[in-house]
Amino acid sequence: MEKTFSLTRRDDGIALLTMDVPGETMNTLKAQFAPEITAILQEIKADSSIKGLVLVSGKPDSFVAGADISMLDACKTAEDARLLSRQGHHVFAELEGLNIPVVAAIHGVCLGGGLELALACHQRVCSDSSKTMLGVPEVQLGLLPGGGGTQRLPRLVGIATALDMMLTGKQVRPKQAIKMGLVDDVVPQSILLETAIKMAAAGKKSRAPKKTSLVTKLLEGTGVGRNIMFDQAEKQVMKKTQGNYPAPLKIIDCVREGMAKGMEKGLEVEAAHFGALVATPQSAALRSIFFATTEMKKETGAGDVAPRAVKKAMVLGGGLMGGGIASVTTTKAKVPVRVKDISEKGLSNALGYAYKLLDKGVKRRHMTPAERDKLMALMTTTTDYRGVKDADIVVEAVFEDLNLKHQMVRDVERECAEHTIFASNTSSLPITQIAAAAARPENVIGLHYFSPVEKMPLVEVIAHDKTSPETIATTVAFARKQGKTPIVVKDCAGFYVNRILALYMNEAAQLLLEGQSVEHLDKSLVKFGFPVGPMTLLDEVGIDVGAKISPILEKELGERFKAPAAFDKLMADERKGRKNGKGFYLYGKAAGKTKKVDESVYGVLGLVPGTAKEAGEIAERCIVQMLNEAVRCLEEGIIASPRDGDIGAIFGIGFPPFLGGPFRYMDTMGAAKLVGLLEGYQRRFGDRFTPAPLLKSMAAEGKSFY
Ligand SMILES: C[C@@H](O)CC(=O)SCCNC(=O)CCNC(=O)[C@H](O)C(C)(C)COP(=O)(O)OP(=O)(O)OC[C@H]1O[C@@H](n2cnc3c(N)ncnc32)[C@H](O)[C@@H]1OP(=O)(O)O
Repeated sequence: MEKTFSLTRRDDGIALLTMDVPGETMNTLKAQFAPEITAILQEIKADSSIKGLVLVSGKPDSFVAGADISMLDACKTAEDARLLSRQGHHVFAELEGLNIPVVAAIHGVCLGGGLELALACHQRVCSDSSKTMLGVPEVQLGLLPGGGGTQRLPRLVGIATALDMMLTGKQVRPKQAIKMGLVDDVVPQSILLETAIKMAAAGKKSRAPKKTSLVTKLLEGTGVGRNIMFDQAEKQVMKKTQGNYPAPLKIIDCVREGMAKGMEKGLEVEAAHFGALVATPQSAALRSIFFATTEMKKETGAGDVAPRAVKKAMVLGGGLMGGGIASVTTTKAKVPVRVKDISEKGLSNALGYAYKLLDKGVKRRHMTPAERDKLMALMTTTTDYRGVKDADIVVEAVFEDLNLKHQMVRDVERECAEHTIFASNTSSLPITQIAAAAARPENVIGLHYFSPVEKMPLVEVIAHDKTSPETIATTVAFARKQGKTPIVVKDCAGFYVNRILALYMNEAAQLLLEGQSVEHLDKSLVKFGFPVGPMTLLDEVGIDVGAKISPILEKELGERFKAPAAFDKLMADERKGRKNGKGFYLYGKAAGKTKKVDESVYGVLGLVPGTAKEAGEIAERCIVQMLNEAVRCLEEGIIASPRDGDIGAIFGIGFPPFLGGPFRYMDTMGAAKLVGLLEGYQRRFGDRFTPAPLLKSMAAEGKSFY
């Protein structure tokens, strides 16, 4: 088997240990490396000519991306995974126990077990490259740092900083890393190796104690103080996760035990918790999301058709969506973008949106003011079509008005190049209808973003029958450069995400009209695992947007999409939600500092909240609607696979990731059980709960989606 590690001796006595996993894009830690690395460490121990050791990666722009997640997926039992963790502990202890200085030279991603490997070295130096990121993202996989991270990290950077990193899984940049004491130096990549060699040659540095405030000393330096911290951390975790994710609490327990009973005990607890977490359904679901999104990164959306380069873009409409689309085009894709709006106000909104985003980066010291201004210069504005002849793609983000979109299509075909793609950010109009005005329909496609654009990772790419494969591939590649996860969906009203969301929201509306309070509805779905409840979501998206989309969906897809008539009263009362400060909740001064329901909404709807139903029933009624419609979308080919349906729901509307998405959740529940629930509700509430035919046949045949 090809070697992963190679040891190079230098005349000055400093040896280089290079890690380069053969045939892989990135280094990952695998159990099969243990004998090889153990043998090398023995060789180093036995060679008195070696005075110091520098650990480097053989990959061009990454250090180590963590333990091999496929290896974790292959663990059959919790004990298998616990033993993997203990194996890592022993190897890292061997490295840390070398009596010569060991320095990690880090360039590129250094994550999970990769950072734990670096923590077992005596010192760390990293490059100042934007490609260099350090973190312990295990919690995002439903796991915890199982290579000693829960013990070494708090002892290096302090308990509070370590918990923040481990509980969020966030990655830190070099400047942050040196500030928190995670690395000992940050240098340009060109002198990274020589710096590491000098550090190794200079001998082991006893780490100067981290300068901390009196409060930190009291909290972290005493048992009482630490327990206050841990208890507070647990409360925050429960508030955020509603108890749906076991990993964060286990992380806190590892640190608590290790700090109270010593590192060895802490490592034992870490391995036991790590093993148990690998075996949880939550981690299996989260790992499946990693595999799915990694697989999707390689897909063009149009087979082997190569995308065209997008060297210049244009956005029509400088509103909330247009501003966000233009912002991610400059800040993420780094593509020049020209924003057109009918008013200077719209243009200044787009510019302000981008500037605000970029300035956050300056304030967080992620970029310099000069870098901000350079990116801002990529965005230009116009109230006409000057300067767009060379636009490769035009994204329209104007009102949901078909005639207006037809006008945009004609304008773009007149003013831009023959190859220019017309991408519509419509959230509901069939692309076929928009393309009807096109002389070049092959260039027309849907590119549906979710609000807020800079935060929501999903985009739906909607091809109509005449959309060319090159247009699809180019649009998918453009969205990916914007940092998006695109799913290609078939053209129909509401596409996929808004279609499954609509029935979920309608059921919540029905429950409201049955007398469930706004806050009880929202709390019930947050408890289920959504980031926000349906009423809050409607306020955020806009009650007027929902009112606009519903009749389109009802007309195109059928009676089950009919929104409750009482909701027309909300529009009559000009309740649009957050956007005009009048919705289900209070906004501005009326709200004060807490989130309060606008009780007047009950009067508008002519109802008085009654006896609260069980949160579980509320969630179930809304969820089964979403699940059933997701199956219909699969059956009609709106989504290409259960995988796309899962990723679309998780990244588009925050479907609980720990459930793996609608299709994985249905597999866990079983099609037969879901059919039973739907038929029960159908008997109680009518045909809107009629099970999808595919679901019924799967139930009858005992089939699953994966
Ligand atoms: C011991 C414990 O502490 C347990 C752990 O360490 S758990 C693992 C912790 N690490 C992570 O969660 C990182 C997961 N990886 C990523 O987030 C991303 O891959 C990246 C940010 C490292 C790089 O992203 P990107 O530049 O977009 O590249 P890809 O995602 O396409 O990845 C390139 C290839 O590397 C493979 N890969 C990356 N990380 C892992 C991993 N931890 N395990 C297995 N494979 C990994 C990825 O699958 C790609 O492989 P391909 O063959 O090129 O498709």
